[in-house]
Amino acid sequence: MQPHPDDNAPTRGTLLAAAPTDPDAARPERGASAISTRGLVKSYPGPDGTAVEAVRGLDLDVRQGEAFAFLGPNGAGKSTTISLLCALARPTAGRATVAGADVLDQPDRVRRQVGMLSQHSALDMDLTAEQNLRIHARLYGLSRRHARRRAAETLEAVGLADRNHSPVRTLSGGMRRRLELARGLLHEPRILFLDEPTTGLDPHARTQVWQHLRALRDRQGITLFVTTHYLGEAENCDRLAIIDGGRLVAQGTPVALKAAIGDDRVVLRTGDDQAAREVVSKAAPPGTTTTLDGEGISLRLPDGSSWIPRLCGALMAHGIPVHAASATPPTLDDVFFHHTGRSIHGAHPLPGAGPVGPQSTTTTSGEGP
Ligand SMILES: Nc1ncnc2c1ncn2[C@@H]1O[C@H](COP(=O)(O)OP(=O)(O)OP(=O)(O)O)[C@@H](O)[C@H]1O
Repeated sequence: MQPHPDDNAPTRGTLLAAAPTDPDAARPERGASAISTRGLVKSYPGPDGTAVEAVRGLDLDVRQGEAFAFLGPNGAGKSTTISLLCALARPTAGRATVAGADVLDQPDRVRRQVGMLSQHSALDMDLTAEQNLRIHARLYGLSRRHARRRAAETLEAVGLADRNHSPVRTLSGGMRRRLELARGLLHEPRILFLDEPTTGLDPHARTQVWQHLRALRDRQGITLFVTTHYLGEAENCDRLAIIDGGRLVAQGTPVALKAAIGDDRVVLRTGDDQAAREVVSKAAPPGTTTTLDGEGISLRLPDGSSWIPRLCGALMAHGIPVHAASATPPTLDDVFFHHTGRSIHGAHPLPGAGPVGPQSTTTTSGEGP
């Protein structure tokens, strides 16, 4: 890791510090500020002399010991933000403090406090798990003894102690990801940045990666700053932020962000959705918007499940068969849609991959007369 990488090419490799520990740094209190940005801006030179504003005036606050999810569509500015916060790229404007150090004035100190797990693997497939870690630790300044000790400790922390002598090519995808996590932990960072740490893994491997991440947070108070396309994972974080077009459009706990959306989403599939829409519009409270799409008729109502019998009754009274009816409390996808105008799944098609977290849906179905 070079201390001053090319500003216009954010480094996506795993970040390790030039020195294993920061003598200036006392262990921070859980709940103290881990990341704080004000008006953070990053512009890149674009085509024909224009500028690409990847990050536009970000005000972000993350507390020590939090698991913080950072969501956004492709090209929203997530990786650029991580590069700025890891002092791998210089902000065009604004300030950012990471683990108590200023990214502009104290970039080396920032780099000593953060670890990074990028989207791209840089493991040597022919070396063993332990050799990978020891070489990496030695490359970045740990003594031989310290490197051996940290390799053993971090392998233990990610549940790979029994695979220490296995060549990387013999490890599963999930194990390799955990090995990369171990590598990001070698220098005992306070804050771990993880850029899509579970993309491409099967649900079991994703769950395992998260078990180890949570253990790191719970036992060592490490702050986790995670980009993910899996809303079930974001759901399990303490707080999350949504970035779109370089701007922060929402920030809060999953519960608060969903509560801010308000009403449940009621969806009805009938034998004649066009006619049913008129009936439903009349039966619903005045001013309720109904939409008709491939899913059927949908509308937002408070306590949606209590409305289903009433709406179905009205439809059946008009001789319209009801094939299915569901009421769903606001989901993080609704939150994402509300703030970005698109579904995260549409933004990131993930064939065959579902979220790890629970989905809460009430469904009633039945045939009409
Ligand atoms: N080195 C660069 N030079 C010019 N433009 C860049 C550079 N890096 C990123 N960008 C642009 O900045 C914007 C934000 O990119 P960034 O990679 O931060 O988004 P992202 O949210 O991480 O996307 P993804 O989810 O696809 O990884 C995009 O328009 C991208 O094309």
